[in-house]
Parts: sequence; C-alpha cells; structure tokens
Amino acid sequence: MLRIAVPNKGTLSQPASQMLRDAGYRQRTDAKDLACADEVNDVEFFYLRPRDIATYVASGDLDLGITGRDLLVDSGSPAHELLDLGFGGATFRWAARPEAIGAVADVAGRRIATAYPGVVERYLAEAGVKAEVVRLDGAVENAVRLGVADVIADVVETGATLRQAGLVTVGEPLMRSSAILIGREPDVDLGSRQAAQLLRRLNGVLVARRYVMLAYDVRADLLDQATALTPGIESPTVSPLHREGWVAVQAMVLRADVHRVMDELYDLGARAILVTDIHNCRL
Ligand SMILES: Nc1ncnc2c1ncn2[C@@H]1O[C@H](COP(=O)(O)OP(=O)(O)OP(=O)(O)O)[C@@H](O)[C@H]1O
Ligand SMILES: O=P(O)(O)OC[C@H]1O[C@H](OP(=O)(O)OP(=O)(O)O)[C@H](O)[C@@H]1O
Ligand SMILES: [Mg+2]
Repeated sequence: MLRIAVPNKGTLSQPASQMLRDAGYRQRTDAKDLACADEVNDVEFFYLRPRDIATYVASGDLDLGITGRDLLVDSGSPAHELLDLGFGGATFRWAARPEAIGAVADVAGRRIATAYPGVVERYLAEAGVKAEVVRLDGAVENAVRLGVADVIADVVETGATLRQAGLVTVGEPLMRSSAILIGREPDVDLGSRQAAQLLRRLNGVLVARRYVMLAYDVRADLLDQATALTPGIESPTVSPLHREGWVAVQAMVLRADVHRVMDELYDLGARAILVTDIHNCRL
C-alpha cells in the first residue's frame, strides 16, 4: 500500500482532503481519525501535523505527503517538492512598526520573532545578515507590541492580522508558499502503480480547476480568427453544423480568461457561446 501523509489540522487540512476526494480517493469522515485506508486504490492516508510531514517522508516511513512549501523549508528536511497543488497560497514576509525599518538589511542586529526559525535563519545566512531569532509558536504579530521582538517574519495571506497589530510589511517576501506534494526522491517513483496513479489524478484535478470547456458556433470563414482566441491545449475540436457555412468549436480555456475570450468571440460574430465546468480529466 502507498502511504501518504495529509495535514490533520490547520489551513491546509480541509483543502488537502478535498483535493484527494476530488481525485477519487477515500478520506476520513471524522476529523479525529488518525488514518484512513482506501483499499480500492491501495493507498493509506495518515493525518499528521503539517509541520511534521516532511520528517516522515524524508525518513521513508511514509512514501508521499502534502504540506506547505514554507514548512518543508523550515523543517530543513531533505524531502523534495514534487507538485504544486495550487491551494494554501501565502507569502512569508518581514513586518514591523511603520518606519521602524526601511529595508531588509535593517533587520541586522534586531530581534526577529517567528514560528518559522528555519526559513528565517536560512534567509539570514544567505544574505549574510546577523540577527537574533526569537522562536514563537504562533500569534507572532503580538510580539512587537509586547516588546519581545522588533521585527516579525510570518505567513501573510490577506494582511488583516498585520493591520490589526499595527504592523506593515518590509521589502520583498522571503518566500512564496503553497501546498505541495513531497517525496523522498526528487521525482515520483513512476514504477509504483499507486504513485503514478496519484500523480495523474492530482494533475487531472489541477487541470479541471484551472480550465473550463468553451463551446460556440461561428461562421466557417471566421474559424481561423476564432481558434486563434481558443487554441485549446492540443487543438480545438471543430464539427460541422447543419446550418450551411457554420461550424461548432470546442476548446479548453483558462478559467481566469474565459470572460474576456467570450467577449472577443462574440465581437467576432460567434454565437451560442457556452461555458461548462470540467469535473476531471486525463490529458
Ligand atoms: N492564512 C494562513 N494562515 C496560516 N497559514 C497559512 C495561511 N494560508 C496558507 N497557509 C499555509 O498553511 C501552512 C501552515 O499551516 P499550519 O497548520 O501549520 O498552521 P495554521 O493553518 O496557521 O494552523 P494553526 O495555527 O492552528 O497551527 C503553511 O504552509 C502556510 O503557508
Ligand atoms: O494575512 P492573514 O490573512 O491575516 O493571515 C495570516 C495570519 O494567519 C495565521 O495565523 P493563525 O490564525 O493561524 O494564528 P497563529 O499565528 O496562532 O498560527 C498566520 O500565522 C498569520 O498570523
Ligand atoms: Mg497558524
């Protein structure tokens, strides 16, 4: 059985399980369950703290895992990123009181509060900057107000928590994170039937989330201009219509672009433009 680590709590937990469900895997129904076997697919899922997942995967005790890129870096573990899963996106940033520091170089000699000392120490070492790292478990934004630190380095998603604490970001993010699939080796072991299937299925979910299916009718003499707007992934499907001189076109389009593409197709003269969701795919 393939053994996979899944976040048991926190921001990544629910979307990770949802993505696995969308990929056709069985997931626990009770949030207190520690493991869940999917006999049909010959996979067993273990629910672990996302911070610990890289350790289990790097040791080889589990085959694959889902965690955050920042947590993988923070762990200092030799596990490898195999696939960006497209959820749990956040930046990891410096923040301080307005005007307290102007640039990242100014963190030198300051006290930096963080729950990710591994990420911060690696960054400081690479930048050749010396500073004191104060390791906290969470609610790091309070550290400046309470006098424990001068600067923080933390996960920023909407920025609402920083604003509440009267802090502003400084400089560029230390890193950009999102949920990732990790493994012990730099590539998925495609010799393992279950691992190859998991990768194909997750890629199928990613494509289904990013793309929609667009169908429309257009005059045959406008087909080249229309398909230039909707080239699809391989090539658009073109079928004859009963109406003389018209064709029906079907192509996958990026969800983020679909409204612009529909407007441009309409302006070109295409009609009966329909968008449908893709539930899953194998490309
Ligand atoms: N708004 C967010 N807050 C915290 N972590 C986030 C957020 N958005 C994405 N993430 C990512 O989630 C992972 C952190 O998850 P983790 O479960 O350790 O902390 P959490 O979601 O803050 O939960 P808790 O605070 O209960 O431990 C990191 O990879 C982080 O980049
Ligand atoms: O930019 P935002 O959208 O405000 O999100 C980022 C904040 O959310 C998380 O805190 P969480 O609520 O998990 O508390 P914690 O610090 O105790 O982990 C994270 O640690 C930041 O503080
Ligand atoms: Mg948190």
